[in-house]
Amino acid sequence: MTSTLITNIAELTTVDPEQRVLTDAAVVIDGEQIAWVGAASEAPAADERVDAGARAMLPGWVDSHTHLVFAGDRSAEFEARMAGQSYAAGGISVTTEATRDASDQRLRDLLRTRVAEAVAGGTTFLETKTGYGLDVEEEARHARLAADEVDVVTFLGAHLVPPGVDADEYVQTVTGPMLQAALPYVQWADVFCESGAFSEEQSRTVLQACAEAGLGLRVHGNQLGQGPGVRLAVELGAASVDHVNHLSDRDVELLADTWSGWDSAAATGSPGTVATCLPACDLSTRQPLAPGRRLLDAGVEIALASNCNPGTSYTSSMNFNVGTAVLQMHLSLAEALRAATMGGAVALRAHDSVGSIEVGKRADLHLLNAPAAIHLAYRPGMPLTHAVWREGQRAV
Ligand SMILES: N=CN[C@@H](CCC(=O)O)C(=O)O
Ligand SMILES: [Zn+2]
Repeated sequence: MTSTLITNIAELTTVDPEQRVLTDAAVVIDGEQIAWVGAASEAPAADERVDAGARAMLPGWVDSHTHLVFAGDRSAEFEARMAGQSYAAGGISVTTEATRDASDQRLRDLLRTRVAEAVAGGTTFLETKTGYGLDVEEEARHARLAADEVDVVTFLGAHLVPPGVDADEYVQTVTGPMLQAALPYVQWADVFCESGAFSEEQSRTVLQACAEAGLGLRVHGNQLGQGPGVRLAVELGAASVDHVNHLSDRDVELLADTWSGWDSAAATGSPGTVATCLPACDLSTRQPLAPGRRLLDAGVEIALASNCNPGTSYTSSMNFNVGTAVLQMHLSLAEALRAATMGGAVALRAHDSVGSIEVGKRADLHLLNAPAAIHLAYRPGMPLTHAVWREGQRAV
């Protein structure tokens, strides 16, 4: 196994239990893992040596919410929205039509391109969902293709009731043959619990069936208005509830209560329901930005994710989401960095292996073309990803 010393790191944000930000630092990678972290002057020798050029290093982004298995785009829908139309769940079926027409090879190529784009922007651990198939065969096909390309796959058969199909019959399909067909390829289940998609009762039925099948749970909730999503996620012990744009005080309290057995700094104990904020999506749908500041102040662990999909957020740029969280959601830089690394890792229950720069963790590293990470917000939109290591391999 080859070891690599990366030295001359101007600023190293570790997201470790002490939340250390080291200056003039170094990291040693051994195979796929981080073997050493500390002052450059004390670094051990290694087989290879990389000069970071006095740049800033962070853990690779953990993008815990994407929908990358799709064909076509919805730029006309987006343009109409910018002219004043509202977002509605029904647009999902436009993507379903385009995706059903795409061959395996075409979808695989699209997926690989999207994963490569995400990695080129500093993402090193990636979740993606099914949800544009909406029949048994297609949902299973999307799950199978996704499982080959990303770290974690979520079954989202309950994304939309396909036009012309009876909702109760569709829920039976999702909880029966569709779930069984997707099961070999997925670790998580999700449901779009929103008006125009699935009701509280339908969502509960889907999530309970998926939990019984051994899947972890997540929920798309409270995106377009106040609703039952957060309540349901907490009731069923979901690992995350995503979107969270419209929250009552009670929703925030319910989420906060799930974190009573958790040591946030150390990322140990019993994790609760992460509130995943999706700022690029909020801007693209003209929804109020998720109240990340309010959630953090209440003691809720939050994640920042890209929600890359053709309907509401056609970007996988975590740099953009982090910059926006600082500029517009009033998160400190440290809070935003944590939410986009450890926060996503906790949402995916992968925090023992990714989300921070610590000895023994996966060597997922993001070197910025800047001397300090605050440049992500200070220089928004600039190409700030200089180099990326994913599982110890130089990816960018
Ligand atoms: N909100 C539900 N699902 C996706 C959007 C799907 C679409 O409109 O294509 C989301 O997370 O925003
Ligand atoms: Zn989504």
